[in-house]
Amino acid sequence: MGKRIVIALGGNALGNNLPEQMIAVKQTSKAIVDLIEEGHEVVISHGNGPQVGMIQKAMASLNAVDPKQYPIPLSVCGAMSQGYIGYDLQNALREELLDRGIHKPVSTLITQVVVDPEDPAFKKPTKPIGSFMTEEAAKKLAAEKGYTVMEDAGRGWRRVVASPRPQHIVEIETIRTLVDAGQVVVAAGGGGIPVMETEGNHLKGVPAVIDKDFCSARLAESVDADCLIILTAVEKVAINFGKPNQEWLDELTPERARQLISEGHFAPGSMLPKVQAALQFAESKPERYALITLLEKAKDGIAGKTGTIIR
Ligand SMILES: Nc1ncnc2c1ncn2[C@@H]1O[C@H](COP(=O)(O)OP(=O)(O)O)[C@@H](O)[C@H]1O
Ligand SMILES: NC(=O)OP(=O)(O)O
Repeated sequence: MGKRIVIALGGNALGNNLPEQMIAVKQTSKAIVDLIEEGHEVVISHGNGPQVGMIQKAMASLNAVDPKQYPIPLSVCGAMSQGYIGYDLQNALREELLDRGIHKPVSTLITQVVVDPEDPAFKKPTKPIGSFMTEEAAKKLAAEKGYTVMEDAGRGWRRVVASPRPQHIVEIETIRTLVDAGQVVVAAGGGGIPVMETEGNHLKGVPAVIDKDFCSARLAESVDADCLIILTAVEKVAINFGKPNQEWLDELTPERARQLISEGHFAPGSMLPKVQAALQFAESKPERYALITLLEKAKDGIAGKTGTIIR
């Protein structure tokens, strides 16, 4: 029977730049349409770390050329990243659906997510954005621009920004209406545009980037999904990752996941938020489960043939 699935797309589903994204979304759409073809309802979310960093850099350089230009806030860069990624994704999905004779409307929803202005994350930036740099280049950038920079899970240095937890998806009723109507919707891209509630009804953009895995868990709970699939660059979650005694995991109970988290098996900023998000969703109702696997293995994963299941 068809399930309602929230699919969270990682960096490898989108590539790191414009030409890479155009190619990557074609493969991504095939994996997603495989699930639609099997009768599942899907809501798609995605990351935006490289893209929001690229957009912010471009906007800052505009400002450097013409100081009269009003500086573009990071929240607006987040909105631009949703539009730009959604544009490519919805077109690739539309084409793949039509090629297989499936008539289903596809849209991207600009999605805002309320965060707590008192979230401790504002005092300690942890979310890597933009491209990788050498340590030397990163420290130079930090000194010039006042940015915080950090080594990102053994892959190089990047700028880091605040990443508050998502509290509430503002456009959730629209997302539910679209999925209930059998439509395909790309929503909460880049973890959503972080906003805070102010006096009256005004929502104010916040300079931050929400983690897309945490937001996807919140989205999956809010649309009452059966399953959250986090698609990334590894087929399974491992313990002792990258060490000679590395062991791939097929299934994790919440208790075991918590134990492995406390033992430090999952790198912060890469696998840790995925396991935490999967755990949050799997624990939200007994029948719900989360799956972490490779993009190309989504169909096998949902059939129970691969990936790491958290339930
Ligand atoms: N314990 C672990 N098991 C599997 N992969 C891990 C683990 N710890 C860190 N990783 C790394 O985390 C990566 C996924 O994180 P990341 O690349 O940030 O995700 P995203 O797909 O959302 O862009 C994997 O490709 C792998 O290199
Ligand atoms: N917003 C976000 O989590 O992006 P990445 O998955 O690209 O880091």
